Amino acid sequence: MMPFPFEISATEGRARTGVLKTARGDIRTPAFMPVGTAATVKAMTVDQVKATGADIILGNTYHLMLRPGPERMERLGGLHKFMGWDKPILTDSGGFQVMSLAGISKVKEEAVTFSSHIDGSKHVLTPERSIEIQADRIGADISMQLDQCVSWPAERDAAQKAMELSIRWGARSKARFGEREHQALFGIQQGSTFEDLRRQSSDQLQEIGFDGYAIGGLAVGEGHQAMCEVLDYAPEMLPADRPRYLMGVGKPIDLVEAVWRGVDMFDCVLPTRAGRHGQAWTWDGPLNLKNARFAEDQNPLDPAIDGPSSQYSKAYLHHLIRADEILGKVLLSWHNIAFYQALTAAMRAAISEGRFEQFRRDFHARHTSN
Ligand SMILES: CNc1nc2cc(C(N)=O)ccc2[nH]1
Repeated sequence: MMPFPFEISATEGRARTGVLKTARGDIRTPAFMPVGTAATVKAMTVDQVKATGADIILGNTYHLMLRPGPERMERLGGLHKFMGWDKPILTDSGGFQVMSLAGISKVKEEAVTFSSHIDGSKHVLTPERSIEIQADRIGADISMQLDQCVSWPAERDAAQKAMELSIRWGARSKARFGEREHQALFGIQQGSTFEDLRRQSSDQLQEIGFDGYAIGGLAVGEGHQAMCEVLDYAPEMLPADRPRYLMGVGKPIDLVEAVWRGVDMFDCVLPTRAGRHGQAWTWDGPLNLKNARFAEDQNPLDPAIDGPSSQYSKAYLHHLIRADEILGKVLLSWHNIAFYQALTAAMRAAISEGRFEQFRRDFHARHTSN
């Protein structure tokens, strides 16, 4: 029995809007998950994250298993209690960050071994250990299978081997997870840019059976166009009645184009990471507030975005970022997360009202003009 009902309330072409009902609350889709890497959405309190309208956040297993550590996290009551976030949390498996952040790492059939980027300590991550950490120690509402994501561009042989290993690890992840009433497990489609490999991956994931399905292996340097070419076929290889989650994506224009092609859930560090460095997203496109042109601009960033940044001038935000003030990082992180939530809310409304095609055209015209 599926633990989390997914109710699609409207569709327009391949786009869908609905609700994923979890034990800790409803997730309105299309949904953007702010990234809370080390038990915090950087520079924001949980109340500020809630105020943006976020229904769910992402936690990174790689970071949390190194610090504070899985067993300590459990002794402290799990991640929700630890950080004071009582809504849903999705955790990734740790696999992607082992490959992108850790020191020397080795991928074998049995496990991934790596050394911590913090103190060089040695660690082993198996599909079973990843599920134990996510579901039993951290207490994630949604856990991700352990998989292997190849970098781009990938040789077909390497992509096939990684996709096949990810299927075997998916089966092991599912076996360890078992059947749970109040937690869910998502599988991850791999296959790089090879349509037949993604088809094989999707078919074999469905034979194993998951509560939701992620599209992995993208946002690894292929660029917007190549990503859209994969999304022209990849989402619809996955079950229509379960959530489809595109990992690590992306810029606002990426979200619009992926929703157009049938994706329901997203996560990306961009709004918070770029925010800390002065980039702000608005309905009229991105602005870099370090730019001298804002030094005396008394207008607010984007009056349409609800949040503290609309009470301050661009000149003040420019000053804060130039001075590397903490408040500048806080205000722009908050603004950008609020913008991503406003974007997904606007897409949900547009799909519900049958005007998403027009929304997409208007967004391109307005957002990519400058
Ligand atoms: C930031 N780009 C990104 N691509 C990703 C791919 C995966 C994956 N498991 O294939 C996970 C996280 C990812 N983040």
